[in-house]
Amino acid sequence: MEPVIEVRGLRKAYQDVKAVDGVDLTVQRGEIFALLGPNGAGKTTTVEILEGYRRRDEGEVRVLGEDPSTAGASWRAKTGVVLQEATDAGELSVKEMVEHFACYYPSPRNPQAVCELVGLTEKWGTRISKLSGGQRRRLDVALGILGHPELVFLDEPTTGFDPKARRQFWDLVRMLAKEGTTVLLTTHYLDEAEALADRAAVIVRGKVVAEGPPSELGGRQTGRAHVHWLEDGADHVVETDEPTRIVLELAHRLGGEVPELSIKRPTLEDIYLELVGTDAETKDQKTKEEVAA
Ligand SMILES: Nc1ncnc2c1ncn2[C@@H]1O[C@H](COP(=O)(O)OP(=O)(O)OP(=O)(O)O)[C@@H](O)[C@H]1O
Repeated sequence: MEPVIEVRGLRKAYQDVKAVDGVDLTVQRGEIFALLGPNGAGKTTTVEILEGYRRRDEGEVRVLGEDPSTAGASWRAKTGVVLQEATDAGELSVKEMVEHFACYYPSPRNPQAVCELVGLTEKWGTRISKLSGGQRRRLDVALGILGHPELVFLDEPTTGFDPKARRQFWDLVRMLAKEGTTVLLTTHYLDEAEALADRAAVIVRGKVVAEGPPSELGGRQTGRAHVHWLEDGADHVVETDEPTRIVLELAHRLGGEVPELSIKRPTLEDIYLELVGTDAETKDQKTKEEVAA
């Protein structure tokens, strides 16, 4: 089966800033794929090229079997987009906005059902200008999935969501994926990537530096484990490739239960920070200032 997204050698520069510098990506149907990376890494530029909103300089791009830069209205109707910026405030109510947008699609979801999915039922008659930031973001998500898209682009979708709304949103994304919708998600929340993504790619300065299931990213699964325990009233920690052997030895030596035993592998955040390096943000800021100058 043809992948839903296939990208080879993608490049895009703004003046002398190489925003995307040779990206390869493949996303299969029904996958939730997360793009991770620091501010200015090139995620939004990549996603906008895939959405057909931005022209590339070089590279092969196929999305739902077509080149987004030339694809027409029927292709667009198969994609759903939730952009970073919230929907413009207006005098329209949620109902009016969602019903209005539904008219653009050949087979839209039921507007009221979509509002229920994103937790906006109580705001059905409320003017958009009166919604909170998080509620407005939910409206963005509602509009993004309204057209029953085969592929949804979610660019930092849960920014401004309270913890409960995030969990509800995660359930919604899982439901979409279960229905066969492919999801390309950019997020700065590593727990979100870990909870949702089948696979993730980390982009740093326009290049993919790691790719794989979040549990395996950057060699996480095979990363050295920290075994911690309490012995003779003191904390002990060893870093090891063989935690099972250490635990067996400890159990034998201590004659049974090992007090306060824990085994920790590197978290996704540990791996991510290692991959992006501590100077990524500083360098990015410099790049932006240079462009402005
Ligand atoms: N329209 C533009 N004109 C000039 N430079 C741009 C433009 N859009 C983005 N850039 C630059 O391209 C680089 C990549 O930006 P991009 O928005 O793709 O990053 P990002 O990974 O999405 O960042 P964030 O996490 O902050 O959203 C940055 O250095 C940015 O300053």
